[in-house]
Amino acid sequence: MTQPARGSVRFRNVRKCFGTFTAIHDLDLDIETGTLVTLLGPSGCGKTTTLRMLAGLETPTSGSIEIGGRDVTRLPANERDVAMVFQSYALFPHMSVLDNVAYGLEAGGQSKAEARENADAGLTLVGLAGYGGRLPAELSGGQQQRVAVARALVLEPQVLLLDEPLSNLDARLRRRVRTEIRELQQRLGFTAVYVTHDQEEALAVSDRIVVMDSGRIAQQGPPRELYEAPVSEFIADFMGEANVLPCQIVDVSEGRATIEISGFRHSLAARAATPGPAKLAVRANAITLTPDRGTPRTGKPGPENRLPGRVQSSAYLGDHVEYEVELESSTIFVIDTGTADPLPPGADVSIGFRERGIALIVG
Ligand SMILES: Nc1ncnc2c1ncn2[C@@H]1O[C@H](COP(=O)(O)OP(=O)(O)OP(=O)(O)O)[C@@H](O)[C@H]1O
Repeated sequence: MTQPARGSVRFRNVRKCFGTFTAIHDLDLDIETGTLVTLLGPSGCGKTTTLRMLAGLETPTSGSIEIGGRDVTRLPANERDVAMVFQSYALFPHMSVLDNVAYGLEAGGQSKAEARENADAGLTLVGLAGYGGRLPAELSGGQQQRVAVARALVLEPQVLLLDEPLSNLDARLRRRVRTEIRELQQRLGFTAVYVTHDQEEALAVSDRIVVMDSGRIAQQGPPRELYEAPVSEFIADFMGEANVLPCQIVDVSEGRATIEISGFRHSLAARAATPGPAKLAVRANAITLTPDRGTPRTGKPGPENRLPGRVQSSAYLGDHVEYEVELESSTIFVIDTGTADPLPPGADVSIGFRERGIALIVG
């Protein structure tokens, strides 16, 4: 049998109770070496508890955790060979940036000179060469978080743990720092476990996303799979605002399904569908709206694949328009990026679906 690689992570049957409350239910999770895996989910779903158990800051009630093939379940945090980046940066304010990064190295037994040399290399790695002499307060939020990343990386941990590392940064900086973290992770090839409640951030940085719901894994897979093939309404909604419409699967052949909603038919790629009632998850940006300028609805059949609707509200947001559109059986949310003139409330429209961004929920 081959030895598990350095940096691999394995949760087996891990349960965590706080008193009588079970925060994590029998978690099984494998993380491959060199990948960035995101734990994603709404507040209270158990992401931080999972990360803290991996870090050694919480002890599982039962089950086991392995890092690089070694059982670490009962090991204290400082013997686990992991390093953590917190949302608060947690830098020592009275110490220089260089000393902050060197601190863990010295504590780990390196001489002052050696620790400073390695810390200097760490700062260069995160693009902060020359900033070592400053105090943390003399850096921007984004730079401080890069110092925190450097401080963790110089320890050369088997696994880097990141707990909502961007939540103290403003939106623009968040985008930049997340790209930097991902580039660094891919360039150096370390394993990273990243906690966030922001699905866009998860989609942007991850090799795999693990979506959690009430202490359980709701779905895991590559970003695109979760976005394009959600197994439940919860995932469809969580991975990007989706409209969930009841539909009828009327035909299945060669990996495609034909569905019917209020008499309108549409064909889409579908893996494990069988005829019968189902739900269709439709991304807000996968819907096309066409103004229906007084064309009589009766007598002639409407254009293929289109559903009649009426605009309930519209909001112009610069690069796109958001609509609420009333259909026969429900109200849907639509994002239209191509409209020059927003359609006013009350306008009759017909609705179509794009090929991408719609998925059958068969789970
Ligand atoms: N020390 C504790 N004592 C009691 N309950 C706890 C403790 N820590 C966490 N919990 C509970 O366990 C559940 C999971 O918490 P956890 O912090 O892991 O969620 P989370 O997904 O990280 O949420 P958030 O995004 O809000 O940080 C929550 O219901 C929380 O209230």
